Amino acid sequence: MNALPVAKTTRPGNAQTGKNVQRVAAVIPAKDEAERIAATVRSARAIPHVDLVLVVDDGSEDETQHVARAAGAVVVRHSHNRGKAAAMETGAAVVAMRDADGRPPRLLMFIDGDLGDTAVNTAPLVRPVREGVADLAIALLPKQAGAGGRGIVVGAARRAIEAMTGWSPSQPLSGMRCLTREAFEAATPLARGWGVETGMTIDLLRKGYVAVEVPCDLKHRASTNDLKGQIHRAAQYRDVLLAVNARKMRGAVDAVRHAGSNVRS
Ligand SMILES: O=c1ccn([C@@H]2O[C@H](COP(=O)(O)OP(=O)(O)O[C@H]3O[C@H](CO)[C@@H](O)[C@H](O)[C@H]3O)[C@@H](O)[C@H]2O)c(=O)[nH]1
Ligand SMILES: O=C(O)[C@H](O)COP(=O)(O)O
Repeated sequence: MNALPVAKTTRPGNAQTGKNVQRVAAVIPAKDEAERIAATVRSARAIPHVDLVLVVDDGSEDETQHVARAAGAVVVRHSHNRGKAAAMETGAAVVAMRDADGRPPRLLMFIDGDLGDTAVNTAPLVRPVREGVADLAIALLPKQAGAGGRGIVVGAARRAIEAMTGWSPSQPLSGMRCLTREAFEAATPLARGWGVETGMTIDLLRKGYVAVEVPCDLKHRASTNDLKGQIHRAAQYRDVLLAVNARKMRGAVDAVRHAGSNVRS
């Protein structure tokens, strides 16, 4: 990649050697992923620069935590299900505890638990962030076999992001994302549940952080068109709207405050 650095995050220094080497933590939120988590963990361990693979078991009722640990992940667990965004926040907090003083904080690479052997193909997300071309790199997935979506949730998220930031992402819900610690902190508190990606993209772009979409050859368990799939999409739609509305409201409150301070000054 020859693009010039444009990211907002302060870089740890040009010479990425010795203590300045920018390491990466793979954070995997996982709810009932016992079937796929071992392959996902093993594959994530092979991503260049990743030296920590952390699985956040979000209150699974299956063997996810044990399988993940046996595959070589560090595992923490929510005793009850709190949703994907909460699992991401827990994961980032645990990584921060393991970041070493005097070294740049690790980049955070969020990976879904159902990617299996394809998790390693998130590797292209690291480079633009490591090289300061972007603060946030989002995976663009190829068309998934058996996917039953009609683009309703995706379209709503895309239009909201575009209206609020001017950027129209191809895959606004994509959860495979690599970002700097500074950008992650700027995006907290995260929007709840399935609104997390939409909220994060809006918040970061509005604060001047730079996002890119990068094609990655990933395969996940796409949601189907049966009742279970429809219920899942309804929950996604609800969470995306909640995230967007909260941000619209915040924007309106900020505008009123700003107008008030202009009147006073
Ligand atoms: O309560 C939950 C539910 C899910 N997960 C995990 O979150 C990830 C994504 O969940 P999945 O069921 O695979 O959702 P998808 O419908 O495939 O989600 C798509 O859309 C979501 C936003 O709606 C994004 O978060 C995902 O990255 C994107 O793949 C998986 O690792 C899950 O195990 C949790 O940690 N807690
Ligand atoms: O299957 C999907 O891509 C998501 O669940 C979103 O659903 P949608 O295609 O109806 O937007």
